[in-house]
Amino acid sequence: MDANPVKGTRDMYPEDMRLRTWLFGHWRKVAEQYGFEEYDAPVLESEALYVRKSGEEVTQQLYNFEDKGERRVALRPEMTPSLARMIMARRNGVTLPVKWFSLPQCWRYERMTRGRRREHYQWNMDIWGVQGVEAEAELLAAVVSFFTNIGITSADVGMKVNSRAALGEIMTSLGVPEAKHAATCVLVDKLEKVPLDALRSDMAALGLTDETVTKLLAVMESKSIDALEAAVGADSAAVRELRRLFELAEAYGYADWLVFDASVVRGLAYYTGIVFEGFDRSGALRAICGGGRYDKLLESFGGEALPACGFGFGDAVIVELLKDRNLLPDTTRGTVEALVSAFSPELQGAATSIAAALRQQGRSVDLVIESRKPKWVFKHADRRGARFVCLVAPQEWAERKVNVKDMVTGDQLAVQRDDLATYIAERI
Ligand SMILES: Nc1ccc(Br)nc1
Repeated sequence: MDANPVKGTRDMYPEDMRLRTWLFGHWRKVAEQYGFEEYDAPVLESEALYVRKSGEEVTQQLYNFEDKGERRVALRPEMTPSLARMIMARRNGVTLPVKWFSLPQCWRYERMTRGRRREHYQWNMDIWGVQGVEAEAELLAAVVSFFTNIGITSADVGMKVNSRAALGEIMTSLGVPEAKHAATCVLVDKLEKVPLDALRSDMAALGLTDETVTKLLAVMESKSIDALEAAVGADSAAVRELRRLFELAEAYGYADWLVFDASVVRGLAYYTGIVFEGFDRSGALRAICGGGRYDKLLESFGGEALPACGFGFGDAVIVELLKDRNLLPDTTRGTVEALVSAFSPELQGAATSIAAALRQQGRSVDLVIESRKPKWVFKHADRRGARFVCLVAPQEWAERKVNVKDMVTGDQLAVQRDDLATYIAERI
């Protein structure tokens, strides 16, 4: 039997789970601070949710198969389509605006050429039913709050912001039909990563001439919103939205985190407006998080139009960033509060009653189940990070006392059994 997990997947041992619980805890804390409600959906979805034919990596790397009922299904590569499906399913039953969050595990079947993972956890925050960029401003505020809470500053990380709507205005002026705008953005996003000639067939399929692509790329080099406005024209709705977003950022107090970057398009076909991504200013890492507006996704599922925007925040790059900044929490030990052990087998019952009493008072207790010598017990307390070691020994137990050692202060004394819970509660 191969003891390793399936290729591209990870086992989470206790020390790994402590880091994941820490990260999820910060994500949840911000989501709740911003009044978002948690939702979830099955990891297994109909493959049809992801068939978008826009050349996106996420749809070309589906972890898909046919189940025993001959259904075409897939492990979700992202959460947004599941959310859209849930909104559509309850269309008139949800109160707008919807502000929901989730911490799903998402999957891709990437050829292991680059030894990359095939699953990750991705914090999702979405707002449905708000047309204005106030929604994007609130989402960006949540991302900044998260970074700030874990010790990351705007000197470490920025949020690149752009508008696909501006690109759309330019594509229209260049004669690119609207039906091809999404796929063109996906292609342009790939241009950042692969050489132009590798995408020529995609460009030809979209009817994009070299000249069109060259013009698009030139506009994407605009160094300011004013420069973008010069390219798209003074009455651009997209430019107005960008300016409004930066005004709101000033009001929130996180404008120093934002960087206008006309080259950001993101790789998902369904974005229609503002797009953004978190980046590390040292340039060492891939995008930390990303998101944007996707007003047409519900229509693409056959539902009525409903404005929406959101972001995804994966669990991989952020850990690399925290490592680089020496901001990872110490997760070598857990947080068990007390270790209880019997000095000899005949005192095991007494030790069990001590552990039960402490647990009833809400304490976390690791009860040493087989009788162990004190040397092992104290070493184990150190391994577990236990604050108090409670040893039930014959002499003291004869007076209904328990030997307690505080592993932080070093205090060691015999405490009446009935006072033990209070003794610990006063010091924990
Ligand atoms: N979409 C997606 C899924 C899984 C991983 Br790992 N990365 C991206």
